[in-house]
Amino acid sequence: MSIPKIGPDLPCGSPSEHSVQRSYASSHSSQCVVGHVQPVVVVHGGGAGSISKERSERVRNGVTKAALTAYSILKDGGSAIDAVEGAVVVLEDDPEFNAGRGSVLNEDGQVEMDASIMDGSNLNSGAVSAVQGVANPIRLARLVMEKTNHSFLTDRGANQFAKVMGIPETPLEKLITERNVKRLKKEKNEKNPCLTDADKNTGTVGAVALDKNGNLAYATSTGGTINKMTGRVGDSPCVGSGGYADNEIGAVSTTGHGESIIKVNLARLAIFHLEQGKNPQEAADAALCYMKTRVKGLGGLILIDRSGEWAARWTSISMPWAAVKEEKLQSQL
Ligand SMILES: NC(=O)C[C@H](N)C(=O)O
Repeated sequence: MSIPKIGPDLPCGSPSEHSVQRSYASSHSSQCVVGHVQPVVVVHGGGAGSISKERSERVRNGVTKAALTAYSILKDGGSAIDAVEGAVVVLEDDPEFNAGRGSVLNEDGQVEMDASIMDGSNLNSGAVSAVQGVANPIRLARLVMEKTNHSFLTDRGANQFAKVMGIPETPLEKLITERNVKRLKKEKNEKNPCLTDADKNTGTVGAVALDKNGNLAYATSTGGTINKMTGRVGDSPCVGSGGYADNEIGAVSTTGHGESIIKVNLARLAIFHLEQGKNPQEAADAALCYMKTRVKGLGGLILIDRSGEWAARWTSISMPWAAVKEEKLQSQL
């Protein structure tokens, strides 16, 4: 089944659009009895422009592999936090996505990565920003959450912490892909480089999961935006913007134009709408519409509520996603 998106030109709140969304959400019911919860995972491969035919299969394979990896962790009794970390590691290792190995390059041709993770059972979170030479920033973010008294490490401190944790340094050449070298060159030659264009700043990855014990978690990881200033930090490592998870409400991971996402705290805004009684699709659309109308920002998000209802919604041209629930895999580019 294909899920309708809010096209960038559709007025937010268009009644016909919303009625389709609601009927999709209500057709997926699940129970929420602790100890008997059906595990659910949703992953995204970033708000994107149109994906070329040549890349489409690789992108679909990437998101489905990540979702299936996370689902098998959940089926084996693994936690939501293990599942979202596992999914994001798969996507960070895949050069098709703007995270880990496929990260876009900053104005100096360097890779600086941001990531965050949150455990909805206790609201603990961990984040890193502008981190270099690390293959899997999401693992480092989790270590910040579990091994320090802090929730966010940046730049030099994050790299030092990676060394202390025994994470081997990954040489820059391993993180830089030919595609991203070309993209940076193109962006630098552009007459009107437009960093606010969400469709150029694509490929961030994220996951949300609900485990058998009713725990929710999110993870988000990115190389940020092409040709960004050195030291620029986006929304992805910022809890409330790049994601949020609370067992009592839901879990969200976002993608899109970071500076817009930060302004509206997109993830927490979607969670707020869930708290107010909207279903996941309505909550996602309300948050994305607010960002679009209020600050002209485009993006997307994946969301699971505490009963396992989920939604994948976007205002960018596309947002590859995959989800598994009740053994059924769904995906869309
Ligand atoms: N593609 C993205 O989602 C980019 C990311 N949100 C950032 O602005 O850093």
